[in-house]
Amino acid sequence: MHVHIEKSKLLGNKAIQITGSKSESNRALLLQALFSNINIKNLSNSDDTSLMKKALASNAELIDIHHAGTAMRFLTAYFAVQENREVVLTGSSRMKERPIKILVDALRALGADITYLENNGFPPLKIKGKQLNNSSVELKANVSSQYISALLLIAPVLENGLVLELKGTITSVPYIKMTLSLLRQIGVETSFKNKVITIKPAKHPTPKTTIEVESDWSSASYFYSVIALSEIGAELHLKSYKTNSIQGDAALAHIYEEFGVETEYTKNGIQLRKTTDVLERTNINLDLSHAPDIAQTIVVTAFGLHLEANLTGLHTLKIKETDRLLALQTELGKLGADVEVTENSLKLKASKRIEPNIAIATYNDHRMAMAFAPLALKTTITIEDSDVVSKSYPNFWQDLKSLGFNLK
Ligand SMILES: O=C(O)C1=C[C@@H](OP(=O)(O)O)[C@@H](O)[C@H](O)C1
Ligand SMILES: C=C(OP(=O)(O)O)C(=O)O
Repeated sequence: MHVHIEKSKLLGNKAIQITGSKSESNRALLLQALFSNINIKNLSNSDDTSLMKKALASNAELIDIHHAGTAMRFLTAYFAVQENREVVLTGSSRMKERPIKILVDALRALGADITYLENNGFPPLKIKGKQLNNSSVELKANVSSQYISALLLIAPVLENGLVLELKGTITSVPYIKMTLSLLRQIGVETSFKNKVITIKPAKHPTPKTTIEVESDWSSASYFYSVIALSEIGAELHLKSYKTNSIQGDAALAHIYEEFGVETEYTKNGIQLRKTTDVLERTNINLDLSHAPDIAQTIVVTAFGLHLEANLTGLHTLKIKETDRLLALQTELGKLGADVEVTENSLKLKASKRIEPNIAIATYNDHRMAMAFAPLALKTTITIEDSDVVSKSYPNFWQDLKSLGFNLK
């Protein structure tokens, strides 16, 4: 299915309820499976969270988590500690290209029994659950923080807890801190000092805890882009956001000031307001190693506003749902942009115009579809395979339509 969007205009002051954070939801589900005394509120309705929930409830020998990276990594650790259970964990063809060796090596060092069924270092995996007897391990921290979060999530049920020594530059740090914060919420003792993370064992943490999932900040980025690409005075309310977020992508509130968008925290959310026009000679210079998921949104916003952008810290983008650096270069190129990419950076030159009536390919990547859609405020555009959005945000197109986007 493709979505064709005629050049659109934002309707007056509106409100949207975005689904719960998929990162928080998938952590909360895993913790709930380990410690049954956990309630979850505002769980994400994303495919990745449904897949995680289904996998945790299943007794099957073969579990397929499709494109869900967090589910693949977190469940590898989870099944490694499920004694007397043997599972084959697999995913989509893209998942079979997303590396998992660093996590598997660390789990093996702790005592896990995991074998590769196709290519060394990649899913599918055969996991024979057992008690893990070691309690300290080191791992490379510059490839994906999901390996680290996976280990931290199972750490409280290890006999002696876990001491994790992180090597090299640590990437996507806020996601590690999110995991630690959720562990602390359920009463687990944690510390993170000088690249060493310590988790104390806790067989039965607190009597009863409710984890209230905040709405998804990465999904909010598309509406930041909508407001940035609108005229001064444009406003939008996003519900269920808080000032003390545990999601790193809450950095959007600060980042989008550069695009003339102001964020006001209200009682139950955020009010976005376009307050200033951005001068075309503005350069957007950002290191996104702590917020990789909003890179696509930011580049497209900058392009829509005819700005130059220099983004660094993008080394993880090549191993996500698609090679996001290549996908951005190709699709922005169709719209007339001049984009240079390296292994870890992207440079967008300021462009004078936006080519109309272009069909944007999405490469099985939800964020390609959602990042490009706001450009319909500037020109007519088609988004191919638009149902990819369900990976994180199934209601995206309905919500966009409710704002006045002219979807066909
Ligand atoms: O732990 C998480 O919930 C996530 C961590 C990040 O991955 P990396 O650490 O691989 O960059 C992020 O891109 C992903 O969408 C979600
Ligand atoms: C990278 C992402 O997800 P995952 O790694 O969990 O597949 C994402 O949602 O942008």
